Amino acid sequence: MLRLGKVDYLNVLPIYHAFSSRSVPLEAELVAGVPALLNQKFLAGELDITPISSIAYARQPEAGWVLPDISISADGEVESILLFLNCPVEELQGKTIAVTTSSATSVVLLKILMERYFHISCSYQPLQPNLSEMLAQYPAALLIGDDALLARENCKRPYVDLGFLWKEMTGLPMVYALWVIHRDYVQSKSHQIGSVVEAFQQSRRWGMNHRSEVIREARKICSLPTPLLERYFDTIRYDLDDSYRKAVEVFFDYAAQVKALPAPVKLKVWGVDG
Ligand SMILES: C=C(O[C@@H]1C=C(C(=O)O)C=C[C@H]1O)C(=O)O
Repeated sequence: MLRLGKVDYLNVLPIYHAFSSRSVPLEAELVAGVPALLNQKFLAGELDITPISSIAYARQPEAGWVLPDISISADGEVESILLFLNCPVEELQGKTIAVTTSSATSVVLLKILMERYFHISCSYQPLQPNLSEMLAQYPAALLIGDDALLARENCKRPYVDLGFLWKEMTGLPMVYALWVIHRDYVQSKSHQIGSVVEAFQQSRRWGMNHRSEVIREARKICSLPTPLLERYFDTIRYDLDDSYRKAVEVFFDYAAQVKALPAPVKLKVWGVDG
């Protein structure tokens, strides 16, 4: 059976709720985890199709193919990729920033923004995503996903939104995660990929058309207020059209410039690039 990864955050609920409620049929064993775990499991060959951090794809593009027409993105503010601050950003020069161990893309995005937008050079210390512990030891802390949404709601600390800054700097949307198909799955089950692509298109449509059901499900998972969830699900984009594809390739170019990638990378999208 298809081993399908699922990010353990609200951001993919509008896609996966159709599968878990059986509104869109898909024979799969679901494996949920934070992005860093899915990245690792995919590269170890333990997942056939899964969302992974876009930078994790760029680090090993030979591991597989990108699923067409789907990503985890935002065009400007993203609301769940936040740098919480004990001091103004300008005072971070030469300091160490705590970064969540759950992320890969956003850690690189932070480095790009620090070097290219703020012209500040910092060190980065990976830590478990616990805001008060992070800020007790370091002047700033990066959180993503539900950790960031909950921390913003509960801790009331100053923060900057990395999606907003990326848009200020480049004018582009930011693609945080891509769904990828493992090369072993392509070799053995390529005839099944078409139906998985179709299932994801259906589930995405289902999520758009059943927004209140998705919000009800989100309320069961977390304590966030309904208006915040409504806004969040409007903010997160799942596109991977030509403009998003160009945007993620620009992100890879910057990543190479700050030495977070050995060289720039182009996407290899299933059904589009051969
Ligand atoms: C917008 C988000 O997208 C994501 C951010 C990721 C990363 O930083 O590596 C990976 C997967 C997505 O969950 C988020 O988690 O807040």
